Amino acid sequence: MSEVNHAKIEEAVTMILEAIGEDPSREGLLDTPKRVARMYEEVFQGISQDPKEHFKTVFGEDHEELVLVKDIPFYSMCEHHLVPFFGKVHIGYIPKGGKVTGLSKLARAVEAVTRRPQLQERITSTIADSIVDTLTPRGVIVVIEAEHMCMTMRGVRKPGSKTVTSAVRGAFERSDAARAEVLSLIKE
Ligand SMILES: Nc1nc2c(ncn2[C@@H]2O[C@H](COP(=O)(O)OP(=O)(O)OP(=O)(O)O)[C@@H](O)[C@H]2O)c(=O)[nH]1
Ligand SMILES: [Zn+2]
Repeated sequence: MSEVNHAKIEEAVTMILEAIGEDPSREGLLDTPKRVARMYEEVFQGISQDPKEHFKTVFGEDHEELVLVKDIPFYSMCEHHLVPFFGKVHIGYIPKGGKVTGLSKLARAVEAVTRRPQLQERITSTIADSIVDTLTPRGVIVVIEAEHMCMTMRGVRKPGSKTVTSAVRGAFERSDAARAEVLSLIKE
């Protein structure tokens, strides 16, 4: 279950509030350290999870054509600033040897990989590699579109800018047509 040390987070949040010149004992902030600890437990629950676990659910279905689950929403925390980045994940794969996983398992793997301090590139490649390792499909393509709050509310301050990353494995590496099919389906 939870590996999160609530007492330590509460102590740290109290110290941060003091350090920014706030008064942690004023009414509105009294329960804030506890709330932040509960929030971190929730948003970082992926740290203790292995995305591959979800792909153990396999149906012996003889479908060797594209399966695409698009627009899976995600929220993660950038590991440089610990502020959110969020957007959509699109996952396509071409099964081989009857190894088809449950559609919801793709979204569960997204949760496991995003609910931790992360980089968008690492989320993209970890999802692709987890599918390759467990389902050994003909090909996998993962595309992520995200907005990074460390680029919008602070720093360079470029609201509306989007970062798009992709990871392609197997058939999608070799075939322009296979990639183009997925990219056009994502845009629809
Ligand atoms: N490649 C990559 N970079 C990211 C991601 N999330 C945040 N970053 C970047 O991480 C970089 C950290 O840069 P630093 O120069 O160490 O930190 P900083 O001084 O706060 O940088 P600025 O954001 O430019 O103010 C920034 O350019 C962020 O935009 C991500 O998912 N992938
Ligand atoms: Zn950042």
